[in-house]
Amino acid sequence: MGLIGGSIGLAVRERLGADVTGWDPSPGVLDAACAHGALDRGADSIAAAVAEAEVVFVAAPVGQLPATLAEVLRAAPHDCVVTDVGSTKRSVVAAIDDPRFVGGHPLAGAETAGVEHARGDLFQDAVWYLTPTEATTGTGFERLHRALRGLGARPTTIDAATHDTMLAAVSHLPHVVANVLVAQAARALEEESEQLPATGPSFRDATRVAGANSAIWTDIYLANRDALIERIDDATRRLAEFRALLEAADADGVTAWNDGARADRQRLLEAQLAGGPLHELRASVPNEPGVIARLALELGRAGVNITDMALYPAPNQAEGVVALWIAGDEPAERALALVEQLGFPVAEA
Ligand SMILES: NC(=O)c1ccc[n+]([C@@H]2O[C@H](COP(=O)([O-])OP(=O)(O)OC[C@H]3O[C@@H](n4cnc5c(N)ncnc54)[C@H](O)[C@@H]3O)[C@@H](O)[C@H]2O)c1
Ligand SMILES: O=C(O)C(=O)C[C@]1(C(=O)O)C=C[C@@H](O)C=C1
Repeated sequence: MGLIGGSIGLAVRERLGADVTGWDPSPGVLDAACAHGALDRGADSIAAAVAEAEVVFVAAPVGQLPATLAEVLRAAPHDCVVTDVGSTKRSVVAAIDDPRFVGGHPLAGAETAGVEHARGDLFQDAVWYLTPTEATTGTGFERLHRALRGLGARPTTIDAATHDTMLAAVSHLPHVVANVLVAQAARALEEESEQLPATGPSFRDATRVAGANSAIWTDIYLANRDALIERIDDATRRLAEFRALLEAADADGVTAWNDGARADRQRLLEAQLAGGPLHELRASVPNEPGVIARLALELGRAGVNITDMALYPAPNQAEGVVALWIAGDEPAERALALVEQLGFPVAEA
């Protein structure tokens, strides 16, 4: 029930009208969470907290997730869906093989810690990664997807390894670089001969997350150390390339390097804004474990995001229809082809 657990508590109470029970091992946190409006009540054990739950969010530091999730799954009802919010996904997904579990990670947060900083609108318009596996049930996945949409988030399916590789580049390395930047500037405080640096807006923007909450970041760095080391090596190479341009006083090279960065940033921004008209696709699928996860992962791998989804089981329970809403003409066409390739009859509604 820290920053993220507290923000989920606030959001599900405010937006979904949910009744929320929480648990946290740190003294005083549950009282603070109730006072902040993030909980209806605290429980004195994990088992008591999850006994009647429909959805459980585990928002502990990454290193604590496998053991905490295992304890949750021992006590959670058989038809409950259990997820986590950890910033890295491989270690958790490898450790938990339960049909009720779907790994998750909201791409939203802050450099602060604790329920006192929690906000009910934290997840509005935020990508929320989900990492279902072959073991995940379709009904659990759909319930979680619906709840996250209700929080204003954009659930996006991805496999755990791709997630960790990408997050090393867009979250973990930026935190490392922010730490390096403040360390370099603060050196002046120790060397009396140097003038104290005045920091402008660019420095503040680039270092907002420097020294963010060690209670979670040590675990994040270590859980993703192989991918992060690769990103650090790549960043070091890029710095060396730029250093060489400077040493050679190569003005054209420096301009091209800087223009390249602007073009890269523009492409990244445009990719985030990709949208378009909504298409509803209806696929007939057998009612088997892993089918919905397979569909969602296949589309996720192809870069097609499922804006919304619904399951309609047939009366015989042996099969059903899954409705997928996809934004944009081209992504919807690709989705149709991919679902067909998986062998499921599909048509646009
Ligand atoms: N802060 C962010 O920007 C951000 C964003 C997305 C995901 N996350 C992930 O969310 C999780 C929580 O991060 P946070 O920012 O809320 O940190 P936080 O420090 O604000 O809260 C963590 C909470 O977990 C509790 N805790 C510690 N060990 C526990 C255990 N074994 N079982 C249950 N609870 C335990 C702590 O008492 C604390 O209240 C982490 O896995 C982190 O990687 C963080
Ligand atoms: O906004 C911030 O302060 C964050 O650090 C949030 C941020 C990020 O790097 O974007 C940090 C870790 C999480 O796993 C997800 C989001």
